[in-house]
Amino acid sequence: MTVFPSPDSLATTPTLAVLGFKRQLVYHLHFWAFIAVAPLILVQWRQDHLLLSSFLILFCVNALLVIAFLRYRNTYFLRGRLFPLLAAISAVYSTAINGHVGLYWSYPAAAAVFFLLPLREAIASNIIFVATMSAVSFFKFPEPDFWRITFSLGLTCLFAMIFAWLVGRLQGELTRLATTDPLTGCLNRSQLADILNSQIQMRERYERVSSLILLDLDFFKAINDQWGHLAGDKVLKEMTNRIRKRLRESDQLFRIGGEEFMIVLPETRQKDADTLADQLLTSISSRPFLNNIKLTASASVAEVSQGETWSVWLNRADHALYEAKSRGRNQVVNAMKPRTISNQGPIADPAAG
Ligand SMILES: Nc1nc2c(ncn2[C@@H]2O[C@H](COP(=O)(O)OP(=O)(O)OP(=O)(O)O)[C@@H](O)[C@H]2O)c(=O)[nH]1
Repeated sequence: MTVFPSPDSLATTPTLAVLGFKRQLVYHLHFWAFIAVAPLILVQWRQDHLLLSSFLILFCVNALLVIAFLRYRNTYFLRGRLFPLLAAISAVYSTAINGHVGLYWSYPAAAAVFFLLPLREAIASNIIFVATMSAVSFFKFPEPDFWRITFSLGLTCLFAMIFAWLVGRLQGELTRLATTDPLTGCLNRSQLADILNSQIQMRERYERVSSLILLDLDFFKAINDQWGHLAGDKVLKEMTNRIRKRLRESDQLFRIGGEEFMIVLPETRQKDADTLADQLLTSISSRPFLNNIKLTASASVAEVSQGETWSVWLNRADHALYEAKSRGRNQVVNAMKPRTISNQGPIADPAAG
């Protein structure tokens, strides 16, 4: 089920911004389709086209339900499946009984489908729609009209498909740019809360335990000072590649600060995350970067605990990383359990501001 963000608040992440855009699109298409189609119910009723009138009533009821669900529940009623179905049935049937008067409605219906359904589904349903409209036109209109209708409707679908496809690609590209760090290609902080929260939900609902690793290069400032910022950038890129080689597909790598990285490890216990963190530090310290820059890193490991928020989880890892630095760097420190850490004094919740 698609859950859209509330329209009253500004999007706080790129993903929410895209969902907000889709919400507006779905909302406006159903609203204006309702305004356009509702009067036709009466028109067709008066002409004794009761079946067509009934289809149009169903179409309008569906439009109202979609609007109401979006407004009051922030969900997409039946994922918009009824719109193309009812629009296609109404347009085909109306063309069959009313001729050109019905045909004109098939153009906006075909175009709208590309903005309401996923692209593949929209293509499949429009191929069926154009084929059915062609068949009806073949029997209903003279042959030259049949060809004109088939080509013009096909062309409308093609243009709408290209436009919807390009908008979808643009959305994907903008989301990628907004969620990743341009230097290393790692995820940036924009998704951090969402991804940690999803791991917490897995822990709460299914007892699936995740861990996170914080990893920070040691004395990176000295690298910049000695070799220059450009060399520092190359080191960061090479380090990202070394980390990636050790990760699983499901692990997620974030760059959360200049030379600080976070790795989220789904379904991984503290002990296994600790082993991985050790291996990562070895892969950093064992071989020089750019052939002659020697580096070490410090790391911390924290398994998610029952009932903690993402910020407390991250804060525990942060404390442990600080500990690794103060113990002399180039080592892994395991985060303490929440109760142990709270005995040492209150921890500020970064999410609380
Ligand atoms: N080249 C490069 N340097 C960066 C980037 N982002 C942050 N830095 C540098 O990273 C350095 C971080 O310095 P510090 O925070 O003092 O940390 P450190 O020198 O690694 O020391 P410890 O973390 O305490 O071991 C600073 O010199 C930043 O300018 C970046 O994108 N590229």
